[in-house]
Amino acid sequence: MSRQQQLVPISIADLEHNAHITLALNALDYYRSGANDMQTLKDNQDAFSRIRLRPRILRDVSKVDTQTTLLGHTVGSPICIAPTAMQRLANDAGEKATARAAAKAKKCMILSSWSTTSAEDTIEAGKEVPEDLSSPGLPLYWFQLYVYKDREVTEQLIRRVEKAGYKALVITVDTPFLGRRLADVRNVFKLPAHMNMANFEHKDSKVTMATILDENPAEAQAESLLERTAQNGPEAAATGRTTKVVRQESSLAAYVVSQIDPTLNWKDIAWVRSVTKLPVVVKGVLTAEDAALAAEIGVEGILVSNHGGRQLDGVLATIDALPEVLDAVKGKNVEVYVDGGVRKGTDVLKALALGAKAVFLGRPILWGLAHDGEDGVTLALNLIQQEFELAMALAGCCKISDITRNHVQHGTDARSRL
Ligand SMILES: Cc1cc2nc3c(=O)[nH]c(=O)nc-3n(C[C@H](O)[C@H](O)[C@H](O)COP(=O)(O)O)c2cc1C
Ligand SMILES: CC(C)CC(=O)C(=O)O
Repeated sequence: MSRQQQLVPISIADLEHNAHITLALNALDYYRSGANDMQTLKDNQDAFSRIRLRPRILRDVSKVDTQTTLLGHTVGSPICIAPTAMQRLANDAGEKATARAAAKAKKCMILSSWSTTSAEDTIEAGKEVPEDLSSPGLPLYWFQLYVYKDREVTEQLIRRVEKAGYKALVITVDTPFLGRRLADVRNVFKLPAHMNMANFEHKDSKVTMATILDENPAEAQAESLLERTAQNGPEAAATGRTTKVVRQESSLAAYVVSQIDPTLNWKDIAWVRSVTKLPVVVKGVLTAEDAALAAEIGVEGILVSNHGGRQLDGVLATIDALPEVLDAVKGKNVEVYVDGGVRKGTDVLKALALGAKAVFLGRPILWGLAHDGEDGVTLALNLIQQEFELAMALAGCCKISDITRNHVQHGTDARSRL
């Protein structure tokens, strides 16, 4: 059996392939896993393939413009960056690298509450990138909020991100408990000792990270596939670690139990709205019923998400849930976005054709980071951006408002118009 080769990446799939070879198993498994049987994780991507495109022809597509607005801010494209925790596991520059790549591409980035770089340092890194005046639009930073049991901790975090310049709060509502990701349990997931949840690093912070910090770094960091292959031959590399299943629950799940408030309900969303002037987006809506409640409470945005298949396994693929959410808020002043399984330019086109205002990418950004830090994230963003521009042109669309529901249908039956 030959050792797996890294590819010169020309697609998100290539970046993922490379990350599978280079990342340490502890990080790779944390990033790639879904919950339980990972049905929903798979379906997020499969569902895009079930949707077919209906291109229009002869429309002068010599110039394609992807500019759009998100909650009143102009950005270069509807392709955005979803919040993913602990980015320094992929590359030491972590969230700073992502913020700089977002700035260069004039894209929207959502920073995770559980970043390994503080909210202030992350946005500063983005602001250091010289402004590109050649086209309109600016980078945009939003902050993803986990509501802590301790509301004082939550409110302090809100004050900090308001001051730092984040333009919206994205409240994650699908994680009262952490989904069961088997690989993290097997690997006894730990955050290496030189990293931390940087938004809570102050010594007087009431947030304890004891469950996830690695007290024995030499042991817990399983090697990358490359290292495992070199040491043990391809068979050992394929099987990975086989020893030490010592816990039934991952350290991350234990952390969530200790800190995150499982009593979270609609009143808390109203509470967050009452303590900030920032617009609020709820992340994790999958049904028309909840979309209607969110609109009633007055949130500014809904992110249709199943957390990348990492929470409740067996839920609908997000692109399948999107139409009912859109229908439920029709005529209301709410922007609707989607994440989950977006890997190609045609996926972006399909999501926008169904009515999403923007799409967010989770894992592709991590694969880019793992490949080459800031340049790797830039590459990931550019690859999908170029694919999207080509898909728009081939479908006869010059600008975002040209993309309509008539550009998609379900499956191959011409009567299955969406
Ligand atoms: C490694 C990883 C960490 C994540 N961390 C967070 C997080 O801290 N907060 C959050 O709201 N969502 C988090 N998510 C979910 C993403 O925001 C997003 O919903 C999902 O990754 C989109 O699916 P995709 O990875 O297929 O693009 C995480 C996802 C991954 C893969
Ligand atoms: C540590 C986790 C709660 C962050 C997260 O949302 C995830 O891993 O999916």
